[in-house]
Amino acid sequence: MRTAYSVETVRAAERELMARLPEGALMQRAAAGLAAVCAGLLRRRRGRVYGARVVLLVGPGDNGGDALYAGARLARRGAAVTAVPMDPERMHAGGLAALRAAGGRAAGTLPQRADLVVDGLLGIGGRGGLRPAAAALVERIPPGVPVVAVDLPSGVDADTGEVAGPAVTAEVTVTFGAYKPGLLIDPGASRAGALHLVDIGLELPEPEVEALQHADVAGLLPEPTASSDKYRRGVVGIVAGSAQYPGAAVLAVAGALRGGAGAVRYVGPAADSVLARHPETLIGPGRVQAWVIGPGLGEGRAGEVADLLAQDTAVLVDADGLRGLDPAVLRARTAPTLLTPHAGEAAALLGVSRESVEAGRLAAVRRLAERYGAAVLLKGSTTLVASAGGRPVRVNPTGTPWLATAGSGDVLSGLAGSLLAGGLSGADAGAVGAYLHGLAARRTGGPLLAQQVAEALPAAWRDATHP
Ligand SMILES: NC(=O)C1=CN([C@@H]2O[C@H](COP(=O)(O)OP(=O)(O)OC[C@H]3O[C@@H](n4cnc5c(N)ncnc54)[C@H](OP(=O)(O)O)[C@@H]3O)[C@@H](O)[C@H]2O)[C@@H](O)CC1
Ligand SMILES: Nc1ncnc2c1ncn2[C@@H]1O[C@H](COP(=O)(O)OP(=O)(O)O)[C@@H](O)[C@H]1O
Ligand SMILES: [K+]
Repeated sequence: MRTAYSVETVRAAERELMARLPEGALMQRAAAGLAAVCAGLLRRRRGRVYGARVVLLVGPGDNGGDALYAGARLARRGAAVTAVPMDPERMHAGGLAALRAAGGRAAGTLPQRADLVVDGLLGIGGRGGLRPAAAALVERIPPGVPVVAVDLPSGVDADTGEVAGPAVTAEVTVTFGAYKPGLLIDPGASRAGALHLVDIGLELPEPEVEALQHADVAGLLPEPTASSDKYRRGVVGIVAGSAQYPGAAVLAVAGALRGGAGAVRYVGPAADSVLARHPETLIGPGRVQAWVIGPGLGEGRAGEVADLLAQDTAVLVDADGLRGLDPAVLRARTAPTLLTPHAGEAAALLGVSRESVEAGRLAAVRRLAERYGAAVLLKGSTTLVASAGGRPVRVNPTGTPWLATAGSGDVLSGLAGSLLAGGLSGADAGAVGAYLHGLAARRTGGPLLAQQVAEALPAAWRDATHP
């Protein structure tokens, strides 16, 4: 599990550790880790550190201090290091002295020729959009030169991943003590590049955000045993499709058939289309361990949604099924409930604009889970899964923007419903479903069809369980 912590939590852990260590020890640990990553990058790019031109963008706080001390280490190895301050009156004094002592220099303008830029403008002390002096430096970073961000790319909000205005786009982010949520959640995540965590010895409580990895997924996936039969593996029921959208039913069933349930039951007007593509499907009402309702349902079917929510069975509600949901009904349920909106559907459920959901995805998914008393999977670039009750929000590390194609969400709802039927909790079914769905899409690559994502699910399952 990759875990991430809020600025407040990191600061508290930092204070606690600093009280037990000599002054400046943490910054030296951070700078040593940062310099090692920079040196590795320079060696890969140009064979050696000696003679490399390194530019440090230096902010007024300790983030700039880290950059200066790391710059001093690189200068001692023969790099030509130039520090460019955001504010020449406010630079970490000890760091600047160390850089000068090692042969580095400070300059008023950003050199246009460089082998590496180190972004030490702002770390966890950054607030709001970059002020003009910082924004001007970021905009002058020469194109094509790799950037290593110190702790996080300047301009990215550490707690949320929000980006207001200009921000650094890094090739690598070297972060200290703990990942920050903004490094895992878009738009911040796509600014951060490859992540490198430097352990500085912080002791941390429960995380704010967590990302599953292969081993976590393998531990959650239901695998059949010698005593399994199709009913014990779970039956998932799919209520999807309409005369207008029969394809949604076919795709939801395609996902469900590859999600580990022992059988898939379809209820709705697209039975002929479903059977033509998936002869394995059971047709018509019957007993299930979990229902999926919503994909391609069209208008006027709220009664079917209400009927399923009234049953004491796990339910996943997606797409058209999400319209007009009553929080009180959902909160009263005791069986698992999983809602899988995209940003537009989430906005309607919260009564806010789509833009505000997209700009603040972490807050939106938390609010939805609290308001509806259910697990919520918010789709889009970095899918998030929250459960009611304040557990860490799961951020999905797999996926590709190629998934933004019609019908891929239908495959996901069938898949996650199948996992629910296999006995996973709402949040686990959502997180594991999104993980496999994203892996399958990456395996498929290129301009992909939703049905290809479904077809790649067994291979994604094998990748996660037998890496
Ligand atoms: N945590 C740890 O364990 C360790 C942390 N370490 C390092 O310390 C870093 C945190 O340092 P920090 O607290 O000094 O804050 P930092 O990020 O340098 O920025 C604050 C300065 O920026 C300014 N400023 C703010 N917003 C701005 C904006 N939008 N646009 C422009 N300017 C803005 C703000 O100005 P002010 O508001 O005061 O005028 C203030 O001067 C952390 O990220 C890590 O790198 C490691 O060394 C050791 C272990
Ligand atoms: N920019 C993006 N990057 C990564 N994944 C995305 C992006 N946009 C959409 N997706 C994923 O694609 C799928 C689209 O689902 P959805 O919006 O319900 O589409 P549909 O209703 O056509 O099936 C979701 O899994 C979502 O997370
Ligand atoms: K930075």
